[in-house]
Amino acid sequence: MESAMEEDRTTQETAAAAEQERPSSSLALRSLADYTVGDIPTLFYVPGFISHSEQSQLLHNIYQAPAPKWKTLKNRRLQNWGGVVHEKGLLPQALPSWLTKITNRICQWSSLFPSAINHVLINEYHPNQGIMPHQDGPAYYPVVAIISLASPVVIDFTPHQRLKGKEHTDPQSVQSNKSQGPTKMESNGSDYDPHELGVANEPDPASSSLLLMPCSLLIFKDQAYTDYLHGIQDSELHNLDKVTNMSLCPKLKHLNSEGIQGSVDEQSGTFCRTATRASLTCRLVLKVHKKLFKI
Ligand SMILES: O=C(O)CCC(=O)C(=O)O
Ligand SMILES: [Fe+2]
Repeated sequence: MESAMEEDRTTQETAAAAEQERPSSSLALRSLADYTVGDIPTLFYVPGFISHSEQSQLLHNIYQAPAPKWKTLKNRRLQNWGGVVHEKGLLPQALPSWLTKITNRICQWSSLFPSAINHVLINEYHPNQGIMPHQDGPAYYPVVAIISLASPVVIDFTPHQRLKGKEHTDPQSVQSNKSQGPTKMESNGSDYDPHELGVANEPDPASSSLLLMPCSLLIFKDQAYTDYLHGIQDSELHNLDKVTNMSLCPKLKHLNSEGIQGSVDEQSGTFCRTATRASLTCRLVLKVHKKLFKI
């Protein structure tokens, strides 16, 4: 771990620090390709995609939502915006302007979405909560944009070649007409068994983790979307050993002076989460239903 922290003290760090501070409008000057991280070519990390005041506004709006807007799951709670996602498409509901302000910027800047993002899932995680390794469902266009708010967290990408051909769906947002309950994967929850998914005891050369700092944007698409599971461990301690974007997270060393809660233990190479994190998972459902039911 020490060496990872050493590596972090590079000129890249200075550039990253400037990056963190620059107004997000200057993102227009750089393209998505400048933000690839790690060995997975379709994984992008953009620090400081939104400003601190935009983060505050988002958090304000999230916590202004009426209590019934929250759906509580075993390991997190969530708000669903944009309508109900079914396996066969979206029963749409317009996104509020406080969300389209961000989703339109993601679309315009990345040029990765063929039409406007129409669905946002807001997840909230306490420090001991996470999301089990999963693949997002087939209803979505295979580009995911995630804005992180309030607390750093480590997200893990694990290859799942052997899952190909097996059924797996986004556990929290795809509802089937047959079952409104949790999917098989979700019911595993934190008891997720890698043996069952066929990824245990395999050399894992391409598995990769990213530290997601508040105000950052993560984008994953194509191969990173289809060939990897992504998940966040439901533990207060997150291991930084496999994190491939440490040099893009200079604030990690000055968390408290940056107003970010949590602490790094350089000896053990861990980040200790102490604050609640929220995230916006922004996606596009291409098939949109105009009517709820045919009579
Ligand atoms: O909170 C995150 O960063 C991940 C959320 C996620 O994977 C999802 O909503 O499908
Ligand atoms: Fe996901």
